[in-house]
Amino acid sequence: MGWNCEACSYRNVNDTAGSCFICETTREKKAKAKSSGNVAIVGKASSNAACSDNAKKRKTGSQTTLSGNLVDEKASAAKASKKPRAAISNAAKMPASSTTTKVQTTLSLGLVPSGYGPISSDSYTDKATRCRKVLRDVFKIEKLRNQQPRAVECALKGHSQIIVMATGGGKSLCYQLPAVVIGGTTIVISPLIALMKDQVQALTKKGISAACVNSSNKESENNQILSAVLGRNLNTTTNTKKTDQNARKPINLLYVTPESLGTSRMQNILNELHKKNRLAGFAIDEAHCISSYGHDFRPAYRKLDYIRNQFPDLSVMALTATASPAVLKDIKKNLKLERAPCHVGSFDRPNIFYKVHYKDGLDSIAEGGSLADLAKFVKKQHRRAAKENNECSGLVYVHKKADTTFLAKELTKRTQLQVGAYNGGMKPADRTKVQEDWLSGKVQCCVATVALGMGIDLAHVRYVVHWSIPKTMDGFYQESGRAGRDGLPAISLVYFSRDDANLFSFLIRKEAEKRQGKNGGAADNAEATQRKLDALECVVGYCTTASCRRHCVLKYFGEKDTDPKTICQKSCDVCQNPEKMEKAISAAESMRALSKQKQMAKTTKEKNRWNGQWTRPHGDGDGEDWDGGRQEDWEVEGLGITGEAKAPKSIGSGSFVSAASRLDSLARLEAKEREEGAKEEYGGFVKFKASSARRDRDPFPEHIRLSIQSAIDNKQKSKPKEKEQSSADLKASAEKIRAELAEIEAKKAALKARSSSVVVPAALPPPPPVSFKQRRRKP
Ligand SMILES: Nc1ncnc2c1ncn2[C@@H]1O[C@H](COP(=O)(O)OP(=O)(O)OP(=O)(O)O)[C@@H](O)[C@H]1O
Repeated sequence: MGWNCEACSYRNVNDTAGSCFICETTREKKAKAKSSGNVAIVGKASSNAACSDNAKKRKTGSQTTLSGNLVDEKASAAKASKKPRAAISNAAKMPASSTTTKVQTTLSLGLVPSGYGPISSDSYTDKATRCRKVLRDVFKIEKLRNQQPRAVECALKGHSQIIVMATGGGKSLCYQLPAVVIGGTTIVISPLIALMKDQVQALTKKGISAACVNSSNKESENNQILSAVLGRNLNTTTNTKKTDQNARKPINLLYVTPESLGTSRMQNILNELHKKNRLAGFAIDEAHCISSYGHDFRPAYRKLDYIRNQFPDLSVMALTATASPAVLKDIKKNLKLERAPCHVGSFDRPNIFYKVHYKDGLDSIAEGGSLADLAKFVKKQHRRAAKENNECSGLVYVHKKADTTFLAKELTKRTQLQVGAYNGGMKPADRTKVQEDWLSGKVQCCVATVALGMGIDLAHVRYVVHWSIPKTMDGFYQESGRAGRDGLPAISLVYFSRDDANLFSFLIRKEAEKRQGKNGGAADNAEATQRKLDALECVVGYCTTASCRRHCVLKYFGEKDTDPKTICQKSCDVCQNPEKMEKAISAAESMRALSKQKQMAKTTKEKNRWNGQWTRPHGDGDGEDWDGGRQEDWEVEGLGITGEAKAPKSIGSGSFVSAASRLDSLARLEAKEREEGAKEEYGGFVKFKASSARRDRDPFPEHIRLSIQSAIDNKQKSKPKEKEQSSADLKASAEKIRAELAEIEAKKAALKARSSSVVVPAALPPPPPVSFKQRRRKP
């Protein structure tokens, strides 16, 4: 056990003598510098050999490629010669250590430079050669994809850049691979602790030394990590032995939150590292958090311009999957990266099938409503995956914390699958358990709030459901992007309800009102509110427009030139069957109009009742059986966000026929569709045969709509609901009644028999009447 010094190739094994760690000191038995071109040679001792080697290559004009691209070797060589990296002079002299065997293995391959070593001053050609080897031997990946080759090339040359790649595209590798090849310590700024931990775990498994400093660690743990980064003991506690042991681990990638990067302690550490020429650069993951136009704006991200000001000579890599043109502009401006190369890949996720189901329609037409539809969908995905022998996990996003537990219970009951609930309000231990169970496959489906999302990298998520609409397209793309990361087909399904949209719009305005009261800034506030409302409107548009969903997503992210016909290839519900979806949307709108009528009537009735303005005799039961919708709906309606609830005008009883016939025809169509066994690949909505009402035309004229509510009332009043019984049930209850009658008859007969056998004694004659006068006379 011990540490290889990357500079002199000496193996530091249990050696307390004043010798190489790392690297200055001379040794008696100095190992020969490794001369193989395949082996990483980093640092002072090796740099001469490497340099002469490189010089030779330069003379012969050799060029190298990372993925078939010609590389500007001259430029990088010139840069290297202009700025030779000094070898580490003040490396901490630390005793030998023990560490994990995996790290040892990777180190001994000579691929991963020690975090204590200085940053590689090799030529680009050498770095690129080593890069290919690291990719294959450490990351076990054969080929770079998407924007990766360009991004890695740029990073190896030490240039700052912005990388915008689709969810699951492989952004992490863009900074991890160069970090390993270049050596020193790369600082990765990441927004979520869970995400950092996942990444650190994955890197450690590969034998790469990584760690994260965050508030969930104990102070001593953070100290040990930072000691390891600096190569000197930062701990003030007396337990130095243990500390020293931990501090020996060299750290190649250090994950920090933007908040912790802002502390003066961390800034001092960065300055010290930089002075020692061991600070390789910065990677800002989920860079869209910088922009208030983005869906996950985080104020601490705004302060990252500090990096650019403090370390202008170091490269910065900003990475995100969800950068609309506005967000991208904001990132560039904030990080002063206007002139940096920007590698933007396509946002398209061709293996994700996009579809929308309409809650309003489902709740009115389908048996069991939208909840039953969801259960059916979930069950179907798992059944299909089992048939195809594929692994399958699913995610269902909800907005309210309480909904996670409710929906998880319902789905467990209805699907007999293991369904977990995850939300930010749970205890950290419970949350971790659910997440781990879901990642390990113990839990097949997880109902979660957006607290579970960004950066979750589970390969076989086959479906992502949004039970209520997402509030922004960026959020939608980020969350639905958890699906199909293994490249196999996956589904994104959104359950749309106009009420959800109205509720969110109401909440946005309400929040704006609150902010207004607190800190004036009226113009900013109004602008931010309008932006949020616009973002919501984009999602509503995605759901309610019968045009290619994939094209809608891509257009939002600025890919305007895509042709829906060629890009989608029928991989969204609209492109698969446009006519059907048009009708589904219009039917959902109609059904909602109907249920609004019910609600309005009830609202009016409630108002009238409380005003003491009874329009009908008390307790006539009219409309009492309407559920009145959810609490939120009432709030929204009451505050007039979606328009004042107006009292219905007189409702003609003749409208009953038209309303009932519409409902019946919808039900008939659905039944017919079921009968025909229209088995679609991705399920779907009812196949309506009704006349093709245009989307923009309201299929219910105002007078009919107003009369429908009364018609439904009358129907319900005239036909009290009876529970349908099967013939077997009826037979059983008849038998029971017969048996009871026989029993009663038997009892009656027994009583009769007993009464005839009993001799009733003759009644005693009544006593003679007593005169009150006589009684008084008695002494
Ligand atoms: N070139 C590649 N070849 C094969 N697999 C790759 C390649 N690059 C990355 N991957 C794998 O793809 C998966 C997704 O990568 P990663 O987590 O970096 O995506 P991401 O772009 O950060 O996604 P998100 O923004 O959604 O978090 C990982 O499991 C990773 O190992």
